[in-house]
Amino acid sequence: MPCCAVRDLVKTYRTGRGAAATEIRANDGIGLTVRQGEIFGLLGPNGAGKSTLVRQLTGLLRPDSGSIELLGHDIVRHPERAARLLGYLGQESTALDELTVALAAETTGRLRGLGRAQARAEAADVLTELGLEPIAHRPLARLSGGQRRLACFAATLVGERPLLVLDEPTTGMDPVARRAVWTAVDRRRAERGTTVLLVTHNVIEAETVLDRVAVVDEGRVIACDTPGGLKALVDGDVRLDLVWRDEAPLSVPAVAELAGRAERTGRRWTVRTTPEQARELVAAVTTGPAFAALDDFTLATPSLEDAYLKLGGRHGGLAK
Ligand SMILES: Nc1ncnc2c1ncn2[C@@H]1O[C@H](COP(=O)(O)OP(=O)(O)OP(=O)(O)O)[C@@H](O)[C@H]1O
Repeated sequence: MPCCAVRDLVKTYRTGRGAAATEIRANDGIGLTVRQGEIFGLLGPNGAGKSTLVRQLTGLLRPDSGSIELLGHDIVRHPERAARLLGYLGQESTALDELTVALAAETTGRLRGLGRAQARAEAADVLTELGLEPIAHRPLARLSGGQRRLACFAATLVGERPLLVLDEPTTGMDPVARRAVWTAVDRRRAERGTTVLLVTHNVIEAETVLDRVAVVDEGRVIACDTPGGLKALVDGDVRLDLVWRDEAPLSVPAVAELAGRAERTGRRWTVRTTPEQARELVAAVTTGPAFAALDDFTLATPSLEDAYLKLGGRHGGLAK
């Protein structure tokens, strides 16, 4: 039995009234299956429909049509069952904001049916695990963004659930906190077979932690595979990044030719091309006036972002 099976899910938002009324089809026939014990990612640009999908999985939002099964339970018919099956970390901070970190974690355990002593003990263990003891007695509302996010993640782990649904869990976190999150996730998977559904548009994170990824764009799953499988779509290509000190030296013919097809982000130019052509380009820009104007360059194998672009994704749609 899969942990989570979604079929033909459609969700339309209606905003405005009368002539100003508009419809946004945020989920346009989404289908996916998440296996037990898997770390499964939803990757896609802003507005792709990822949060809409997970809010339906958690029973907080009712689909227009389609089905959602979590561990054999029909969540469209019984949305109230979702809370017993999954721990959800949404994008917004919670109603627990006025509580201290320790009390927020303990209260979550109590809300999930643990006795007082057990909730307190589990909360204490999770805070230790995530290095939150030094701020355990400070209110969530008075923490930094990254600290609050980590504290909310800690609360999500108390009163263990077989499925964790994490909507951009590491946003705003420093590298130490990020590592603590992924270690905690990995430990639960290894020790308890916990399944994790992770929403992200951070491609670097997605590549390192996920077993499989569904790429979501405009309310649809446009691909679903392992990160390696997705990258095989662009196998053979390489990515050349050039960073200019100031203006690019357009008097150099190779640079002028590149100007038309490079993707530009400030002083950085990115070109996806064959290894042979990349070698010629590197030779052209590492001599003479081009080299004098060059601040840095890198030649890399394809990333998940390259695969996403090949699938028809939009440039700049994913965070780096
Ligand atoms: N409550 C709402 N009312 C109207 N439109 C909404 C509502 N929530 C989301 N939308 C729209 O639905 C689409 C999908 O939004 P959603 O939040 O699911 O995207 P997302 O992939 O989670 O984006 P992000 O990466 O920015 O979190 C967007 O066009 C968004 O503007």
